[in-house]
Parts: sequence; structure tokens; C-alpha cells
Amino acid sequence: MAPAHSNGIAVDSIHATGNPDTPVEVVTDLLAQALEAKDSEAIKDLVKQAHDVMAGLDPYLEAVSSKPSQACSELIHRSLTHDWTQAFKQQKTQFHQKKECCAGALEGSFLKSLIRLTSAKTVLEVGMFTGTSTLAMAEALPEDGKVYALEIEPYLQQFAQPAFEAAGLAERIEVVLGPAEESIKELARRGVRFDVAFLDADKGGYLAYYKKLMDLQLINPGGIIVVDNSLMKGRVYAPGRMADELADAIREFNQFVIRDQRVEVVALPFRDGVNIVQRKRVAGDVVNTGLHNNLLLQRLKLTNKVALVTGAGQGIGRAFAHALGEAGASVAVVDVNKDKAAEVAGELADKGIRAVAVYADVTQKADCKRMVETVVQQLGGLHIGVNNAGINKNAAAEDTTEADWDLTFDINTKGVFLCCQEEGKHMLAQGYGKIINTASMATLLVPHPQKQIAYNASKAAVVKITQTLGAEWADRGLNVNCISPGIVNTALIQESKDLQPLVGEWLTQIPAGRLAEVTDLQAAIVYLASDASNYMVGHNLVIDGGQSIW
Ligand SMILES: C[S@@+](CC[C@H](N)C(=O)[O-])C[C@H]1O[C@@H](n2cnc3c(N)ncnc32)[C@H](O)[C@@H]1O
Repeated sequence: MAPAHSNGIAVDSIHATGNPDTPVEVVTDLLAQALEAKDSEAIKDLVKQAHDVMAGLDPYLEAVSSKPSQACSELIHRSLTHDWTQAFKQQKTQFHQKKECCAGALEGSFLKSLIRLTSAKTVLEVGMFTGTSTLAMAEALPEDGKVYALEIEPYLQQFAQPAFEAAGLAERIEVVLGPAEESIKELARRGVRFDVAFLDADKGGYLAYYKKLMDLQLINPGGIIVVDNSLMKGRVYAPGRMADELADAIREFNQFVIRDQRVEVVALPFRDGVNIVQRKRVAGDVVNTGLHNNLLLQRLKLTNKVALVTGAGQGIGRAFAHALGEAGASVAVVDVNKDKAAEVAGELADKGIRAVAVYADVTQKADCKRMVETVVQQLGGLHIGVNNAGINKNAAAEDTTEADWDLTFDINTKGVFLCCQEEGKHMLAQGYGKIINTASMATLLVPHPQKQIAYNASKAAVVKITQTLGAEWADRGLNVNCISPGIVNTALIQESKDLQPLVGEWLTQIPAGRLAEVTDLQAAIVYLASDASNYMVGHNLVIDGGQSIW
């Protein structure tokens, strides 16, 4: 069904089926029939049917979409019930603001989804009004994210700010007062760049805002510009008889964007029309386009990969399991403690990560073999093996018992080797695999004042196992590397009466001035598990706050 007005933009509808297929097409069809009908009752009936389809649309969309937060609902309510005419008469606002300016709950939820979909951290809202969308977007951001909300009316900042504070999100929102074009230039001068920009201020200004965002490279790669009111009540394609500056401005804007060779745009008939504009991928060599057309961060994705992590019931292993799962892998949480493994597998499943708990004592060859078989059977393969299970029995060299020495080497060294061996057999057969062993900063220095000879020696062997396997298997599709964390602030330290008093002294040995958190190690495991590290062979990646170089 060809649109009635294309307004100079070439339109080649792929939906010219002739059969009404969407609510808009159904209504168009009903009204077309009404236009042809002679009988007034028939006309009334057709118009009523058309009315019901349209009148029910937004309420239905709201009913089947997630509800806004309490804070957003309250702010929307305040925005819709505020006396804007009175505020204008009392010269609190420069312009006669209207409650209709508030984009509302559904659009707020839409923006919230876009923020999450793009993993946005920095957002620009051009035209804040009472901040309802601002708040919704801030809710979707990580704690260190920020919405820069541009607004010309100081009164609106006073209106919105208490709601931002009550919601505990004031830190994530910076209201920038003044004409938007100036504010954009000021933010550009400050070096701020955006993952998502939402254009929703004066329509005559859209083109200038868009040009600034594009020409000054203010949108990060992969980022989007979301344009509100891109249909201007339908008047952009079905003009009324009166002069219409707003529709003219949007029409000119839409035409500029569709002709802009730098971008791709999709126009959605959502609310008053929302366009999503994104920079095109460039052509060129692999550095330009990214390897296999992947942006760098995409190369870290572990989609369709299966990982196992030993010692994943707590501490570093648990953090590794989460990191690999977040990057897209299915994860086998392996531990000698079944309950802890099940607990972590449950945490992953709650996040939507495909996970299973697997029991294995890594000192037992049969267990390591069964572990790999179980993972392959339950998760459909094995591509990433993280051999992390380990212990540390602190004792002076002269007091170290043979039993403790053997146990430490059984778990930390033989266990790592047995896991590598079983994982390696499967991976060599498939010609692909990533093995990452947990070594330690203790492979580079002698940690002190605590005494831990068995641990130090066992971990030094892990580095040599890693180097040897890395070299042996490098040309058969496998990468074997290890990570050497510094002193990590885990329950093992927090709950140890012997180790807790040493923290102060350790801090004097660490240039970073703090212990490592398990989260400090998570990006490294994803990097080593991904194809971004394909040329990394037998490497010992040290993450120790600088302790080993001091
Ligand atoms: C449609 S409302 C914004 C609605 C809001 N984004 C929402 O989602 O609820 C437009 C806002 O843009 C502001 N505005 C208009 N012209 C502006 C300009 N030149 N610079 C900054 N803000 C402007 C208005 O004061 C008004 O609050």
C-alpha cells in the first residue's frame, strides 16, 4: 500500500500487499471503505471500527509493557497535573509549556530499553521538560553513567531536581541550562561524548543539533541518535491547510537525515514518530572495519562458546564464571563443594546465563575426565577451560609438612595439569580452544611477610605448565595462557585471623595502594577467552596493582 504523500523522498514500500496487515493499514482500509460507502449507518460503523483500533493502541501498548518505576510514575503524574498556564502567567517559564510535552511512560520505557540495548554509559537529552524520560534513562544506566539533560527553562530544573534526588539518581543526571546548541558545544569542549542522544527540544533546532552531534563526532561508535516527534502528528506527510512551521522543520530534518550518506535511519510510527539514526559502518581494511566487521568490543563476545571454570564456587572463580557468562558463554561452574557450585550456577541462571553446576575434585584424573565429558554432554561442547581451583597453606619453609606440600601441589599444580590435559584432548580434536590457568603474582616475587613456600612453588609450576602447553598446542588452534593476580580481597583473606593483620603491610607494597578486587580480573579472563587474544601464547598476565614491579 503506497503512502499518500512521500514529500519528495523516494518511497518503495515492500508492504504493498493490498491486505491490511497492521493497525495503521487496518484503519486506513476501514476509512477507505467509509469514504466509498453510501449508507450513513455503514459509514458510522466503519468509522467506529477504525476509531476503536486507534483508540485502543496506546493503552494496550502500555498495558503489555513493563510499568515505569514508582519515581517515574510520580513525576509523570506531577507533570500532567501541574498548572503550566499559571506558571507561564507568573513568568516562571519563558514559554507556555504544556503537559503534552511530557513523553510519558511508554516512551520512557522505550528509551530505557535502548539504553540497555546499546550498553550506553553517556546519554544526551536535548529538551528535558520535567525530566520523566531523563529519570527513566538514568535508571537504565550503570552507576557511573550519566544523562546530560539540556533545558532552556530554569524552572523545569527546579521542578525535576527533587525527583532526581528522591530517586537517588541525582549523581547520574546533569542538567545543563541554556539554549541547547550552546550547551552541546560546551559539552563538546568538555570532551563529553554520547552513546545515545535523544532529540526532543524545539523542532526548528533539530537540524542544528544533529549537525553538531555528527560533525563534531559527539556520538561514540555504535551509538545512536533518537529523534522524537519525527511524524509531527502525521503532518509531515499529510500537511494541513494552515502554515505549519513545526511540520516543515521536521520534514526538512527527516529529508536531510535520509540523504546524509554517513548514517542509516529507521523511522518508527511509535507515539509521535521516533527515528533511530546510526552511523554507517565504514569500508576499508580490517583496521578500519574491524576484524570480520566486528567492532573491537564485539570481538570480546563469547556467544555460542562453552566455558568451564574450576573453583568457581566462590571468590575469583565465581567472578570469572560471571564474566564469561556476561560475555555470552554458557558456563559450567565446577567446584569440589557441590552446594557452592549450585549456588553460583543459580546466580548465573538468574541473569539469563546458561549454566550448570559440576562436581569435580581436580586432584583426581577420573574427575577431570568426567568433568569435561559432563560439560560437553550438558552444554554441547567445550571451548574455554579456566583452571582456577587452588589453595594456599601458609607455613614457614621449615614447618611446612609433607602433607601440606603434597596437597598444595596436588590441587594447584597437578590439578591444573590434569584439567589442561583433559580439556586439551577435547580441544585438540576440535582444533580450537582457550585455556586459562590461575597462577599468581607469587611467581614473580616472594610475597611477605606471610610464609607460603608450597604455594609459591606450585604456582611457579603453573606458569611453566602454561608456557609449555602454550607452545606445544599453539599451532593446533589452542591458546594456553595464565593470569597472575596480586593479593585479592576475597573471603579467604577477610575471614582469616592470621592474614587480616597483614593487610596494612601489604598495602605499603602495592603501588596501587589497595588490594585487588575480583572484579579487577574479570576483563582479563574475557580477553584471554576470546578471539581477541588469538596471538597470545603461554603468557602470564600479571594483574597485581604493580606489586611485582616495586
Ligand atoms: C517536548 S519537551 C521535552 C520532553 C522530554 N524530553 C520528555 O521526554 O518528557 C521540549 C523541551 O525542550 C525545551 N527547549 C525548547 N527549546 C530549547 C532550546 N533551544 N534549548 C534547550 N531546551 C529547549 C523546552 O523548554 C521543553 O522543556
